[in-house]
Order: sequence, then structure tokens, then C-alpha cells
Amino acid sequence: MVKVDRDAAVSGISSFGLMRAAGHAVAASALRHYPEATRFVCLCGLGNNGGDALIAAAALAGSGARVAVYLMGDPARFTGDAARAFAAVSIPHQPLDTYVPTIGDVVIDGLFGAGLSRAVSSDVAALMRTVTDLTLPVIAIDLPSGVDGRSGQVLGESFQAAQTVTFMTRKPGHLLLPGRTLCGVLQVINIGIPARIVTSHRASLVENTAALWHKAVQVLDPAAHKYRRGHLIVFSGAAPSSGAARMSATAGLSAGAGLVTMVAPTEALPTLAAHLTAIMLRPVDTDEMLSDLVKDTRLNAFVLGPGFGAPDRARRYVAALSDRSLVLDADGITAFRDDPQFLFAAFRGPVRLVLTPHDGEFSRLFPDLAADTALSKIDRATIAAERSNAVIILKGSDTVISEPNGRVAINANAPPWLATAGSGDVLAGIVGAHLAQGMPPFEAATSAVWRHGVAGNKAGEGMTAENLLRAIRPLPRMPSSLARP
Ligand SMILES: NC(=O)C1=CN([C@@H]2O[C@H](COP(=O)(O)OP(=O)(O)OC[C@H]3O[C@@H](n4cnc5c(N)ncnc54)[C@H](OP(=O)(O)O)[C@@H]3O)[C@@H](O)[C@H]2O)[C@@H](O)CC1
Ligand SMILES: [K+]
Repeated sequence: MVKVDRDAAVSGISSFGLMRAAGHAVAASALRHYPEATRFVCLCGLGNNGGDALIAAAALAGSGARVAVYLMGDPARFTGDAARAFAAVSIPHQPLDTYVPTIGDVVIDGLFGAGLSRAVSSDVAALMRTVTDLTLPVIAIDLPSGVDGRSGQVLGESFQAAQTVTFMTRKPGHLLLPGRTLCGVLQVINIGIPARIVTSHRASLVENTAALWHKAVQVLDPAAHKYRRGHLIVFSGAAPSSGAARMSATAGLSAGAGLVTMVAPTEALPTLAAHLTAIMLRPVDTDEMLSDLVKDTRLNAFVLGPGFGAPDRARRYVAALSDRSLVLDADGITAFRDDPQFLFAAFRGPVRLVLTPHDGEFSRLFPDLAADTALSKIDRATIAAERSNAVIILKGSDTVISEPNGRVAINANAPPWLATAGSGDVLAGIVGAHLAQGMPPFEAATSAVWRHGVAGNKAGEGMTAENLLRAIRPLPRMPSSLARP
């Protein structure tokens, strides 16, 4: 946005005009959502976020509402557009530390936006807690103050907004947790920067929508013969823990793989056979039997990890699969905790490995990144993808998907109840099915995460992984109705 603002100014657009548009949008939102407010309390920091709040205050007063303005510090410190807003707005103001939050207030939060650079002070934190305790509605300008727009993390303390009004495009802090929750309902307002300027600075960081992968979906032909829709292999562990791999295999079939074979130790075959019909079974007990299996180049993709156990065997099998498309999940990831470099070195060259860690598994492969609190979830996923030469699906309610050349997507369609036993196994199977059908790894991963989220919503609150399997739906081929800017 810094670059967008600069180019907007270069093209002759008035930055103060943008601030006026921003402030008016906030006032309009306040009047629309809280027509019965006793008073609107505009809290203004000394940056442009405060400038937006001053414009909003004037617009609200101009429409007849009761308005109070509180300033965080000496107004002589306003500069630039914020100083201009302060000069243009003739509303009495008081110091922030004199504000006593009162039932009936609607708070317009203009303390900090994109310029937040450190933890909020203890005084401001105490004020935020009082507003929260009284459950006063908060309309946040750009971001709830205290939320870091780059990471979604809270620096010290933050408001919990009911509404957040942001401008032109969403920022990472609007999508990553806890920022996403703290925003409440997010409105993205066009304040008049031409779309061509915004898109010219479109970062390699995007929200995960169909726009990202629909072209890769179009190559899939649902009417194609089953052999052309790919052959997915899912490795099972011992019989008692084979449920997880069965879940992956079933998901793989539902997600469109033409054929799915489960590979398992001989002793597990009777258990698997009792549960499976459309999925084929093949015994593999030794490294030699695995070598024979992987000679078959018609096998397009492999999933290893769910319920696998046996870390020694996992490492040997992964080494044997290192020139193939592989989804490594759960126990398969943990198997490399003592020597992640071995895994990364085996998968150099064209990207063909997809890693699906939750935070705990991530910390086993990338302990330094997990421990570095200065890194955002996006930073961690990005560095991990470069280091491992893999697509990383860093799971959570705000799953981040990254690839080695720097593209990153934040997923935001997952309902909270998707975090349930077996959910990750289903996801691994969907990714495997997409790889088997010939999608490139990043597109296979992003579309799988999205599809998993849609299935979770479809299955509904209280779902089990079995419900989730039945809720897997086809991928959309046309992005237009789904893509957001
Ligand atoms: N195109 C757009 O999107 C448009 C964006 N616009 C708006 O501009 C906003 C960005 O404005 P901005 O860059 O002036 O930063 P902002 O958020 O006001 O904060 C900076 C101030 O806070 C201070 N400060 C920081 N941390 C602090 C702390 N913990 N505790 C105390 N102080 C702290 C910092 O002080 P300093 O670090 O210098 O001491 C500085 O004074 C953006 O969010 C949007 O609302 C619109 O006007 C129109 C177009
Ligand atoms: K704010």
C-alpha cells in the first residue's frame, strides 16, 4: 500500500482527497450500523489513521450526530494530511486519558492503523480493556488498533472491533489470526485509487480463491477415463492405526483421483479389506517390494504419513520416492525431526514435495523458524518453502500455503469446526488426488485447502471426518463469481 499510495500521488491523485474519502466512508458505516448511538467517540492517534478519524468526526457532526473527539497527544505533532485534517475540522477535542467509556458510546477507533510500530502503552491497553469489558461497539479504521497489519498479531493489546473499514484491499492482518477475528465484519472501501495502480503492485501474497488455481482445474476433465485421472498411492501403517490412511485414500477418491491404491504391511490387509471397496490394496513389507512398486511410472502421486508410525521405514520409503510427487503429512513429517536436511536434500530440483504440517509438526522440521517470534506466519511458511524446496501447507484456522519461488496464499474459508480428528488426513488425500490428476504442486495444494474448507462448511458444525468426506464437492471451473480483488 505504501507503493500504491506513492504511485497514486505521482499520478496526481490528492492524498488528502483519499483521506477525506476514507473518513467519509467510516462515518457512513457508523451511521448505517449504529443509527441509535447516543454519541460517537472518535479516538485519534497522531498519524493518518487519526486524520481519517478527524474527518469522520466532522462528517458525523455534520449529519447531526453527537460526537466527542479525544486526541492521543499534542496536536502540534500532527504532520502532513493529518495536520491538514486537524486544521480543517473545528470540533472541540480533549486528551485521550480523560475519556471515560460510557454505555451508549460507539467508539470510532483511529488510534493506529498501518503505522503501528510497537506495543501499545499500558494506558492505551487499559482503555482498550475497559471498552471491551463494557462491550461498546467499536468501528476500527483500517485495522483494530493494536493489530499488526503485516502479521495479524496483537502488539500488547487491541480493540475487538464490531466493524472494520479498510481501504482498497485487504492486508495480511485482516486475514491472519487473531487479526481476522478482531476485525469483526470487514468492509473494503474503494477510496478512489485506480485499480490499475493497485493491481500493478499486487504482491505475490494473495487470499486463496479460485482465481489462483482455476486455470489448473480447467485441465482436469471429469469425463476422462479413470486411468487419465491419475493413480494415487496412500501408505498405511499397522492395522490398529490404519484409519487415518483410509481417510486419506477415501478423500483421494472423492476428490477425483481415477484410481487409489492403499499400500500396507501384509498384516494390515485384512483390516483394510474389511473397510474398503473401491480402493485397491497392495502389500508392501520390505524395501525391495517398495522398489518394485515405484518402478510403475503410471503411479502419479503418493501420500505418506497419516497413521504411518515406523519412523525408520518412513525415512527409507520417502528416500525411495524422492523423484515422485509426494504429500508428506503427520508421522511422515515427524520421522525427519532429527535430520530435516536429509529430506530437503532429497527433494531438490523441480518442486514435487508437499508438506502439510500443523504448528507442532512445523516446529519439528523448522525449530528455528517456529521459535522466532519476530516472524509472521507468512514469513515462516515462506522461508520454510525456500529451505525445503517444497510447497508448505502450514495448517490452522488461517492456513498459509507457500511455494519456493515466493508465492503465498492465505486461506480464509475454513470454519472453526474443521479442526477435528481426521480432518488433516482428508486434506492430505485431496492434495494427493489433485497431484495425481496433474495439477502443479502449488495449485494442487491451494485448491485442496479451499475445497477442504468448502467441505467443512457443507458438513456443518459438529461434523466428523466421515461427514467431511461425504461433503467433498467438485472444484469450480469458473472463477468469476468467486474471485475477489
Ligand atoms: N491508501 C490508503 O490505504 C490510505 C490510508 N490512510 C490511513 O493512513 C493510515 C496509516 O497512517 P500512518 O502511516 O500515518 O500510520 P498510523 O497508523 O496513523 O500510525 C502512525 C502513528 O502512530 C504512532 N505509533 C505507532 N505505534 C505506536 C504505539 N505503539 N504507541 C504510540 N504511538 C505509536 C507513530 O508514532 P511514531 O512511531 O512516529 O512515534 C505515528 O504517529 C492507514 O492505516 C489509514 O487509516 C488514509 O488516510 C488514506 C489513504
Ligand atoms: K485503527
